[in-house]
Amino acid sequence: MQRVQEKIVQVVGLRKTFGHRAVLRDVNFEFSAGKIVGLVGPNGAGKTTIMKALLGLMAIDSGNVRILGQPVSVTTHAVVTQQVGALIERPAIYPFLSGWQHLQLMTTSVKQMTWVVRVLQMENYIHRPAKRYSLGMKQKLGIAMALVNRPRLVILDEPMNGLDPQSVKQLRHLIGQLAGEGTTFLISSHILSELEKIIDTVILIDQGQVLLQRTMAQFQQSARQTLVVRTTENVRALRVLLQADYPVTQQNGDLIVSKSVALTPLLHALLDAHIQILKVNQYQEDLETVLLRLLAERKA
Ligand SMILES: Nc1ncnc2c1ncn2[C@@H]1O[C@H](COP(=O)(O)OP(=O)(O)OP(=O)(O)O)[C@@H](O)[C@H]1O
Repeated sequence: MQRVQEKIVQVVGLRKTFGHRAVLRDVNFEFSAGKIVGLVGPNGAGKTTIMKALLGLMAIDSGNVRILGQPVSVTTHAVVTQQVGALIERPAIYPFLSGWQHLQLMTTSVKQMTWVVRVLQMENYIHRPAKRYSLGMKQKLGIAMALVNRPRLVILDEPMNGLDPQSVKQLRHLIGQLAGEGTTFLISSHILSELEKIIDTVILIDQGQVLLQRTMAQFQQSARQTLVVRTTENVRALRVLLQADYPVTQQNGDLIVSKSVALTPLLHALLDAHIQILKVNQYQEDLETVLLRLLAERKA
């Protein structure tokens, strides 16, 4: 018998208003354990509000949230304290405590503290008072506090904020490694080029609603291909390709074919017309381009 994949997060009919402003409007999504899920969307879309509701940090108007099948609300959050690690907005940091003392607030396991300090390469400053930390060091401490207990679910709101490129890379490796060992991640970020390197599922939020939830594999299938061709005779090449019904335009000395087409017949059409080809590049839309296109299509 096939094992049913465990749903680690289930959100049904989530609504939240601040005053008269509906900030979450019937939000529904769920995902299974072991996934790395990206929560993306424009500023003010409702991502942080969703994360706070998931953690039982904020009262909601209606709907329900379950983590590992257990309900979560502002009054019921045992599963959150036992199974979830989170960094929402900025880490709460006491200026006169060291990084190490912050970790001691989270766990009594020296082994786990040593592990997290090592994997996030915080050895040089972990015993200094946190008031002397830079923005990036504080951010790493916040991430360390979210991870130190090795929770089943980790919720990170803009974790790359303030991190240098090397730290971003380290964090990416660490997330991948922990996910391989079964940890589930829900990560919001505006740095889509980074996010797309690690996530396997994307949830797009716009105006307090889930616009779409897709796996990255589904995304890649729907991403448009663009072909860029340069020849010695672009004007004639353009005519040849248009005559052969290719959707082609000319831009900055290149011919742009903005649809997935088979490469070989297109090149044959040019070679048969004795046109010399200087370069051919194939591009696939990245996550950012696809999401911006989807958001623009929605507004149109
Ligand atoms: N405590 C609050 N009181 C009133 N309005 C709020 C409160 N918290 C959030 N909002 C509003 O709710 C909306 C969603 O905010 P939220 O922080 O969830 O967005 P977000 O998607 O995380 O945005 P960003 O990408 O800018 O972080 C925004 O319009 C925000 O102004």
